[in-house]
Amino acid sequence: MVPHAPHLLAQLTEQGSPLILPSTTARTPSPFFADQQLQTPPLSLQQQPDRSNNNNNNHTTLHSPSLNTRTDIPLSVRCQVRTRIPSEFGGICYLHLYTNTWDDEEHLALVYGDDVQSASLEEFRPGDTDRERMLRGVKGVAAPATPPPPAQPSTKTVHHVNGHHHHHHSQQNGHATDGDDDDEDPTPLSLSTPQPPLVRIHSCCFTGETLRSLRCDCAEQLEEAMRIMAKVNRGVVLYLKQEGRGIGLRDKLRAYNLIDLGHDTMAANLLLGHPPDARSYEIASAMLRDLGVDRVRLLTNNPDKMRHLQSDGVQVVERVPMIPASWRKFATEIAGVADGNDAPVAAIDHLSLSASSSPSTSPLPLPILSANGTTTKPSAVRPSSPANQPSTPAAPSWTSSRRAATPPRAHSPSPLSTSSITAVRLQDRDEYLVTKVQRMGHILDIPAQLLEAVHNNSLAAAAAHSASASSSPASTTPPTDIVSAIPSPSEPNSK
Ligand SMILES: Nc1nc2c(ncn2[C@@H]2O[C@H](COP(=O)(O)OP(=O)(O)OP(=O)(O)O)[C@@H](O)[C@H]2O)c(=O)[nH]1
Repeated sequence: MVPHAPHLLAQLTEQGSPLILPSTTARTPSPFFADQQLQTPPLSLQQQPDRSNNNNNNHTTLHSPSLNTRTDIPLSVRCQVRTRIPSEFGGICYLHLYTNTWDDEEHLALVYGDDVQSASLEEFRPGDTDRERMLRGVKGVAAPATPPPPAQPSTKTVHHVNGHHHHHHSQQNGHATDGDDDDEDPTPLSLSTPQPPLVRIHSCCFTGETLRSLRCDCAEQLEEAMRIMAKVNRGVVLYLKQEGRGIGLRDKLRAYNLIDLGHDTMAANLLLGHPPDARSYEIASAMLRDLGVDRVRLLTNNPDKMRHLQSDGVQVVERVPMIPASWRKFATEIAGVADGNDAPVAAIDHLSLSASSSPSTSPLPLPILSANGTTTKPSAVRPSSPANQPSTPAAPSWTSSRRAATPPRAHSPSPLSTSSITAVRLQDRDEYLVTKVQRMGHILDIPAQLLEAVHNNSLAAAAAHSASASSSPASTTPPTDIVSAIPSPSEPNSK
């Protein structure tokens, strides 16, 4: 049962949508540190943050098979290995693999640049040898075979503030903060560095990253983050094993089947008995602290992530937006097509202006929006020639199982003009992104063309539903107002 939305679920089930219980997966407790004893305790978050003011986040991790969190014990993270990964996205990153006391997942950090390093990786462990430290990926393993004496100067300290272990470097902005003038061993987190590093918190997505699914934009976001950080050779991508916004792969796939019946991603999660977003970020915050990063420039459109980090004591000094590649390209692609220039394939596919070259990425045909507001079946379009854009009204048969989107919410107007394009097809990924913006408070402008397509899609689906409802009262088609039964999340607090 979703703790924060029982009334919504009641509404949904009253309207004929069965509440589907989440699949449960028995997990064995984390074998955290079973193989070794700590010489010093790892960095910890010893208190659960109070998020009582966060309407969007009163989730429980109990629903999540991928987060077998054990909140009765303090959260500790430990970097077990670090290695160099040259990537085709550019540059070299250092992949850090973490274990923790809360779940049995191996969460990852991709670190660009030399100014960030893991305290728990570097610290000496019982029985540490040069070989062990080399295998672990400790930098410059000219380390003594025995742990250094306690008096040896350290560039980093861990101390406990308000129930949290905080990890600090000895200097900030070139000035020593602890009165220790010993600069013989300058900390790698160069405190002459003007800005906190870019950080991306990414949740894994098997379908997007491995299968290159077009239902979401996860892969492109990961790649984009890696490209940006490689370019400036600085930054951290945290790669968290919380598939499907924390509900696990199995239920994410079940959610997809609900989406194909006409629900949006948020309603699908609720119908499966999950919160809209079941993720948590305490482990991410602890990993950042272990890396010595307590101020970040966060690459995200998701205000939830900012709130979570802040409440865990990681200061988000700036939000850097992630514009979906397919949306970012709108202007140039439209211009390219209009001018008859070579437009990127993806552009042509996205805009359905090319000849029938683009296979449908949806199990069902999606509506094509014409400039005059009419819709038609995609197969009827002669995309290579905008002059041939069809104007026949939509037949209801293909819309009957598409969802009825909520009316578009006003967003800052796109600089693009709809006059430059005559038709836009709403694809699976667009619907996913629009849902994130309209239903889940993500901070992103929807291109005007897509907004119009969403609106028309909504109208067409509503018409189709009422037609099918009058002809077949026992229809299993989800009610068109099911999405509107779920209130919109609070307005994004744009920065
Ligand atoms: N439940 C559910 N999860 C999905 C669906 N599509 C993608 N996901 C998951 O959503 C997550 C996307 O997370 P992120 O990459 O952190 O992006 P985000 O939370 O949208 O926020 P940004 O930081 O703005 O990108 C991944 O774990 C995907 O597996 C879906 O339809 N349903």
